[in-house]
Amino acid sequence: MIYTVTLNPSADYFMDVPDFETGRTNRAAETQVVPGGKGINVSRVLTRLEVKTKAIGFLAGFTGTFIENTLKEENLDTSFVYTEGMTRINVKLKAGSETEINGTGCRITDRDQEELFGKLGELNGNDYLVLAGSLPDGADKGIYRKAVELANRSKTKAIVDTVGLPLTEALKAGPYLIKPNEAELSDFAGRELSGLDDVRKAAESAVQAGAENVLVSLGSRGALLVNRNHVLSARPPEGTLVNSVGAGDSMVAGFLYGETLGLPLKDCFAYSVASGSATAFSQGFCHKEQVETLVKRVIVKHESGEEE
Ligand SMILES: Nc1ncnc2c1ncn2[C@@H]1O[C@H](COP(=O)(O)OP(=O)(O)OP(=O)(O)O)[C@@H](O)[C@H]1O
Ligand SMILES: O=P(O)(O)OC[C@@]1(O)O[C@H](CO)[C@@H](O)[C@@H]1O
Repeated sequence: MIYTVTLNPSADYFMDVPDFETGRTNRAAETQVVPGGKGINVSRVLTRLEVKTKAIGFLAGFTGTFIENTLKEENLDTSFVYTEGMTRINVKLKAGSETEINGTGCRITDRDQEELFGKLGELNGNDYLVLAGSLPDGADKGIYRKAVELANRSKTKAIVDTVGLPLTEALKAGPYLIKPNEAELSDFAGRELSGLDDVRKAAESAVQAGAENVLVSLGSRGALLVNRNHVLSARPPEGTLVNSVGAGDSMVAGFLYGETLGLPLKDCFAYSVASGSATAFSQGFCHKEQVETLVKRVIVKHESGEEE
């Protein structure tokens, strides 16, 4: 089973505003509200890839109810802790380029966090635990580190996709995989990253800091996978960008899909990039057939230059 934890879910409000201008009233050409949050997105893509998953996290208010009901309609298995307040609304504005405005979440208490950890009590060695996204107000900055420690005790592989202090704390516990994008890796390294070589060096420092695998997503430039033994790069398939929201989460799901099939690391990596690109080329999230088609067009290379 792949458990995903989304501490700060969102109702993602997509607005297509072709002639957007600041300082005036704009009218959207199209709008859509969908359940969001990084772990939830991972569970959604895993469900489409026919992998068993359960989405865990905090929800509150009418947006929380909307999220849970919609996920049930999508056949997602869920187990949320309900808290005070209201789950946030994140605005995803498409106006030529994509702009995201993420709201503040609801405030959680120590008791809420204890209840959430109670849901993680049944992990075993065949499970994966995905910890993804920002922390809501009131959350312990070491909450992902504690969750990784819990996972390690039962030999569950922990995946962390977050930034800042929660990430540096989580690294201390030695997660199986982290998935920063270039900006997040630059934040971790504390410097601007210029070029692929620099990205590789920063990823290697994340390995030194405790990550077993570092999967760096690089948008249309593909991705890099770094661990103690390998540096792999992947060129994504060509296609038209429709929506990049959730492309990074789809990568995590694609990687785990490969793992559940028992594939070698480079093939998990290829599935990861194919799933990210399939979502980037879609309105919404990728589907299994698309991923299976695109994976054949992903080119994985060892740093030595040898092609897979
Ligand atoms: N324009 C594109 N063409 C092809 N593939 C793309 C494109 N944009 C994204 N991808 C694929 O999706 C993956 C993830 O993209 P990106 O680096 O934008 O993730 P991210 O910033 O973590 O996204 P998010 O946080 O919104 O989920 C890339 O590694 C690549 O495989
Ligand atoms: O504010 P966070 O938790 O970092 O990111 C939240 C978010 O931007 O991530 C997902 C895409 O990856 C969206 O569904 C959601 O709105």
